[in-house]
Amino acid sequence: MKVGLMGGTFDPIHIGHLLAAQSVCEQAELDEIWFMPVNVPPHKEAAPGATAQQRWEMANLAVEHHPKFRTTNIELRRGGVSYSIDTVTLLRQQYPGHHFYYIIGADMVRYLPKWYKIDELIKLVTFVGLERPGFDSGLAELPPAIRESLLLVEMPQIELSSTRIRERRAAGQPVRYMVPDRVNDYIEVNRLYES
Ligand SMILES: Nc1ncnc2c1ncn2[C@@H]1O[C@H](COP(=O)(O)OP(=O)(O)OP(=O)(O)O)[C@@H](O)[C@H]1O
Ligand SMILES: O=C(O)c1ccc[n+]([C@@H]2O[C@H](COP(=O)([O-])O)[C@@H](O)[C@H]2O)c1
Repeated sequence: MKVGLMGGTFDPIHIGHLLAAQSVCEQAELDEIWFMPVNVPPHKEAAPGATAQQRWEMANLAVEHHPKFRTTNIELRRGGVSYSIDTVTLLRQQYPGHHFYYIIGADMVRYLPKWYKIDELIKLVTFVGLERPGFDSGLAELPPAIRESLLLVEMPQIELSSTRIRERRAAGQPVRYMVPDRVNDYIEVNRLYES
């Protein structure tokens, strides 16, 4: 079984994440994509937003009708900082027959050398980088071992981030169509990201 891991803060999950996952699923011919909300992200400040439970519930609402999309709370359950090497090591023990693909956005590719124990990690997963046409994702500067283990996939560009969604909510602007309908309803009912 070929499984794509889509890790992220998902605060909230949005259509950029879903379209990225769909593009990878098709082009890399994966069987499933597992959306995996982080507990504490390793390399970025946690923004004041939804709780871990709310991020988890929104991720579940976003994938519920897709035949190949799943969620895993492996990082939320483990607690602490969510280093990918720890997660992937555990997943490989639990699912010895699976091959894991770790999906990262175009903006993340250049930072791969800074990931914790990256030399070990590239032996355990295939990284899939989303290409952004006309955007220098820093491929040329990557160490050869990382560059050679990276699969590149194209996707229709969606200029959207969770930060942008939180900002719009704080300014009283709608986020409908930037997130799946059920996630939009959840955000409104729980009054998330209001100033
Ligand atoms: N619009 C997008 N198109 C493609 N990939 C994306 C997009 N937004 C985020 N990603 C990728 O999805 C993964 C998870 O991202 P994350 O949850 O941090 O979302 P984000 O929108 O970048 O959040 P924030 O604005 O809070 O930093 C990362 O690999 C990121 O590069
Ligand atoms: O393990 C690491 O060193 C590492 C460094 C940066 C990011 N990651 C993972 O990459 C995913 C996307 O990260 P982020 O910061 O965009 O939410 C998330 O699942 C992180 O745990 C992992």
